[in-house]
Amino acid sequence: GATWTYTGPDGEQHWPKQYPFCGGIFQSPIDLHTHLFRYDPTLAPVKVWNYDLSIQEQLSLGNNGHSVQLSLPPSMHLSVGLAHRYSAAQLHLHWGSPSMPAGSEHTVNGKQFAAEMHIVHFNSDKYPNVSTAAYKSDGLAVLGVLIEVGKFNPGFDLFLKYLSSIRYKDQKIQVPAFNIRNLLPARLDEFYRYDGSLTTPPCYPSVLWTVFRTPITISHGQFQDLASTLYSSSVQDSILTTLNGNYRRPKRPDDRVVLVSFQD
Ligand SMILES: NS(=O)(=O)c1cc(-c2ccccc2)cc(-c2ccccc2)c1
Ligand SMILES: [Zn+2]
Repeated sequence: GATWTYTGPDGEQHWPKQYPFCGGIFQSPIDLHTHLFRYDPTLAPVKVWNYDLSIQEQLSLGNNGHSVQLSLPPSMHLSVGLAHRYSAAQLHLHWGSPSMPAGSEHTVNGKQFAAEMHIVHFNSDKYPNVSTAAYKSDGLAVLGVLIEVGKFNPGFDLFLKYLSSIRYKDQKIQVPAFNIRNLLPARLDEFYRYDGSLTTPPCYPSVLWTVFRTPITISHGQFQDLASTLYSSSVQDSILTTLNGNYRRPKRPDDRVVLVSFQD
């Protein structure tokens, strides 16, 4: 497909020319700020099923030139307290740069976090796979986990330690599966919920976003590994470009409300 980047001539302000939805409505991310919030007592805690993958399973870990992506089996699924089952497809990350450890996509009252993890699920009651679901208004449910620099995170290390094997675009390896629940914050009952889009081209407005209130932490060293190991260039490229700063800036909320599951 066409090339798109986060800065320069193919940067996000140019995305709508090749990907019209990127200039459309219900775009993500947004700044999750207090006066958009509406407390919704009916928001049920997010329940994750079969996240405790067996070490016998193997997952594909790849560098797609825009992020590091871990494939996930559809046996993992969500019930977001809604009518449909959402099965897992992949998880990936967005992060800042070694000198600027601020690279989350969603911000909270203007605060940007060091990084953000997205676990992409698709409505498997209605659609056969994630690609078909991606452009349907009820197609996707993405879990967003905000990431701060702090205590070392053993869960994250289970895939961060392989980054040096996928330095270049389109490289991928098989890694032993692990308990994906360990990548989530302790509390799954406190979250922001709103209707939005893919944060990368083609920006389909097809995502039910659930961003957990509590950030998780990774250590400074883990952040530096994430922000300095990968290239967006392929192995044959003569110029090596480090892959970082891969986050879209917050978009206008338009007249959207952010439902929150907590009152404080
Ligand atoms: N940021 S996101 O969660 O909205 C998202 C990012 C990317 C993405 C794409 C390229 C490079 C890196 C990240 C792909 C998807 C996706 C969702 C459903 C089906 C297919 C793709 C979703
Ligand atoms: Zn993402």
